Order: sequence, then structure tokens, then C-alpha cells
Amino acid sequence: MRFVLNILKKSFQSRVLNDLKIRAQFSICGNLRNKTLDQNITDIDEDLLETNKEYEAFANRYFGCSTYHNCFIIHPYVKWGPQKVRDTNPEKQVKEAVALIRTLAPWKVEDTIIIPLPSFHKKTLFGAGNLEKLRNQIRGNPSITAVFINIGTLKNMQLKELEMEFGVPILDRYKIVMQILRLHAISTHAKLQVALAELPYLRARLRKDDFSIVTSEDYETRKLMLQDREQKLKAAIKKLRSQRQLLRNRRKEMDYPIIAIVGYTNAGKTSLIKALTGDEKLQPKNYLFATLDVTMHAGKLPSTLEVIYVDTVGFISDIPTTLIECFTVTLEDALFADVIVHVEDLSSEDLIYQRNHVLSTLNDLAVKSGSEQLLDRIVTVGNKYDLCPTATPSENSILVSSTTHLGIDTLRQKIEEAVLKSTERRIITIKVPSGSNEMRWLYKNGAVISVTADNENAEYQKIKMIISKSKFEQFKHSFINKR
Ligand SMILES: Nc1nc2c(ncn2[C@@H]2O[C@H](COP(=O)(O)OP(=O)(O)OP(=O)(O)O)[C@@H](O)[C@H]2O)c(=O)[nH]1
Ligand SMILES: [Mg+2]
Repeated sequence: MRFVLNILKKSFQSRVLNDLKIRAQFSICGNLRNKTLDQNITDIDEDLLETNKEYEAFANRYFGCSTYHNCFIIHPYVKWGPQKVRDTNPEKQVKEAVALIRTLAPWKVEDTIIIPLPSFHKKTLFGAGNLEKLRNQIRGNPSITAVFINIGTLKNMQLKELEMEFGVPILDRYKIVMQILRLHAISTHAKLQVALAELPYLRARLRKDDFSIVTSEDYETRKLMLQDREQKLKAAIKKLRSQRQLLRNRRKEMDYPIIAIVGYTNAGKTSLIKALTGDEKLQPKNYLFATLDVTMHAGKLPSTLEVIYVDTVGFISDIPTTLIECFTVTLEDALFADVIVHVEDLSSEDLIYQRNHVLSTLNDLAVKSGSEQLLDRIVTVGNKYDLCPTATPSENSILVSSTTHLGIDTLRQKIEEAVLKSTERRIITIKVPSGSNEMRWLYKNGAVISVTADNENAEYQKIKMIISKSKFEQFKHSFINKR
């Protein structure tokens, strides 16, 4: 493989063969053992992801990963009106802002402050009194190297004004989330999506009065550079999309039920899959956006039915839709799942807010893609129950602890019920002659739960098994109708 790669690398010179491996880690199941689903994405221009110096210099000015910061966090919030955020409070939102910065370790938080505002529209964001107070506090503390204003996206004018007022770089949620994604993206797939997510932000920052733009030609060149990059990235992602479609078809052909695990970032999705499958290779991490790649993991349900769990990228509130859209390609896997498991973090102070955010995003995605039926296939899980046994979960949710495995067996049972319903599989008991073709056929095309001797006829055996509606029809057609 490496030899082939080298030849291709040489012959394409500035092009590189990027290897996208969507590897299903079929670790514990009999039938699934040793099967992998590998995909190669080829012919991606290396400039897209690595060596375009001009683009890197331009992007680094805005996303600047080169240095780390000691941040002063300002959480502005609107008390009344349409911009008021519901189901949460400023103190909880500040905690999330702190968690975002900690995810960028060694970045640090120097201090935090909450400021009520009448709206987010003002040129300087804050009124004169607050501005003066903040200016004194920030300029008077030399250890503050950046200010993180905890709102989705600041306007150009606000960035410029505040940078002048405070004398340090100004960051918003888009910038911080981008920074995290840039650091955590490992696979080609994730990197491509992150690269595409950067562009709308950069485009909005591209200004004729930028100090680095001397002539209007500079401005046009950069505009074209962004356009060109966007086209190439979109083409590469389109290719990925069709490859993922192929992969989905292949999975469908294999006829293993697919269970997508979704939820707010850090809710414990990866940990839950680890608990459900026993896959020791999975590494849950206590930071936001630990998972940026969709991975597949095999598991067994109580009846012995083999399923594939899909780990997905976590949701987060208050980031622009352009950023979310870049991850919809990964969420498409969730949309094609047979069952969706929505993991909630019971220990989160912002549980209701996170729940509503996940459900409304799923709802939007389902409506957009015309797959509303998906919303009836959600199993809700209250995770981290060990941390807060007194928490009030949402109705019908299954309480579990992915670390102590409390409630995991009950969850497997619930998932099985949901899978049987959504895939029109059912549990049947059927008598077949021992060692017959019928018996072999059933073993091949269903999940056998148990085999017992038939007391009435020693030549027959009773097979209890799970079988899909279509396979059962096939069985009747090939065997029963011919008896
Ligand atoms: N005490 C306790 N901790 C848990 C539980 N489940 C997960 N955690 C911890 O929560 C943190 C996040 O877990 P992950 O499984 O990485 O969460 P995730 O939802 O996959 O996160 P992202 O991929 O970043 O969106 C880790 O430190 C886990 O050890 C649980 O049931 N109890
Ligand atoms: Mg994860």
C-alpha cells in the first residue's frame, strides 16, 4: 500500500493521495469479527489541507493557533426580548465558555464577568459605562492576553472597536470552536469539513480597509483564493458524500441494524458505546469535541442480534449554522440510522437547554432531509447517573452510568425493542428438521437466540430467533410453501 502511495505521490507531484479510512471496529461479534469497511478518498489537492502558505497566513491572522492565551471571558446577555436565551442562565453559560477554553489547554481563564445588555447591536457592543469598567480591568491586568466574548459571531465593526478599546485580540464562539476543531480534527474527512467551516468566517472578515490589503488587487486576489478553495473543498466533500452513501448501502446490504449515538458535546456518547460494546480501544475524554470522526462499533443485543453503533460529533449551542452545516455530512449517518440514541448528561447544570438544542437541531435536520419518521425512533438516555442519582430525567429516559455500567443491560433491552420495531424484525419460534437446509438458511439469515429439542418429534428442533419481515417472507416462499 505504502509503495503504491509513494508512486502516486511522485507522479502527481503537488497532489497527494489522502487516505480516508472509515473503519468499522468490529471487535466483539462473531459474524462481524474481522470485517472492516475501508474507504479511500483519492486525489485531494494537498494545497487544500497543508501547504497553501498564502491561505495559511491569511487564516492564521484570524484563527491564529500559533500562540496560546490567558483569556478574560465576558458573557454578555440580553435580559428581555427576542435575543434573550431561554432555558438557561448566564452563570451556566459562563461555565460552558470556561470549558471551551479549557479544551484548548494550555490556554487559561484569567477571570470571567457577566454583563447584561439591551441588545447585541451596538457598535462597541457595550455602553460607555461598562466599556470604561472593562477597559480599566483588562488594560490594568497585563496577564490577560485575549478577551473571549461569549456570543456566536461578533460583527467586524465590533471586533475592531473592542480590539482598540482593550488592546488585546478579541475572540468569539465561532473563533474558539474553530480553534478547537482545527486542533482535534485528525482524519482527512474531519479536516476537510473544518477547512470548509473556516471560509464563511474568513469571507466575512475580508475587508477593503484591512491593513494588510494595500491595493484593490490584493482584495480581489484574496476573494478569489477563498472562492477557489471553497469550490475545491466542496468537490472533495461531495466525493466523500457519495462514498459515504456507498458505504451506507453496503451496510444496508449486510443488514445489520444501525444505531446512531447523538448528544451534546461531552455528554458521554463515546463512553456509552464503550460500555455497550466493551470496545477497549475507545478513549472518552473530558473535553468538548473529543470526537470529530464518525466511527462504527459492533455490539450485540440481548437476543444475540448484532448491531452497529455509530459514534457522532457532539452538538453545541450558539454557533453559526454555517459551522453546523459542515458537520451535517457526519450527521447524515444519524439520519439513516434505524434507531437514534440521544445521550443526555444528567450531571450538566444546563441539561434542559442542551436537550432542547439537540432536539431542535435533530428536528431541523430531519425536516430538511424529509426523514421526519426518524424522530419517532429516538431512545433517550440519562447518562452519568452515578454523579447525580437525584436528577430528574426526561420522561421515558433510561438512566445509566457509562462508567459504572449501571443500567446498561436495561438500555440494551430497550434498544433491542426499538430496533425490532423500526426494522420490522420479529422474534419467532419455528420447528425445522435437524441439520436441514432450512436450518442452515435460518442460521445464515437471522439471529438465532436458542435451539431446543422438539418434544413431539425427535427429528425436529425448535429455533427461537430474530428475523426481518422480508427474510421471513423469503423463508416461507422457499421452504414452508413447498412443504
Ligand atoms: N462519572 C461519569 N463520567 C462519565 C460518564 N460517561 C462519560 N463520562 C465522562 O465524561 C467525559 C466525556 O465523555 P465522552 O464519552 O468523551 O463524551 P462525548 O459525548 O463522546 O464527548 P465529545 O466526543 O467531545 O462530544 C469523560 O471524561 C468521561 O469519562 C458516566 O456515566 N459517569
Ligand atoms: Mg466522543
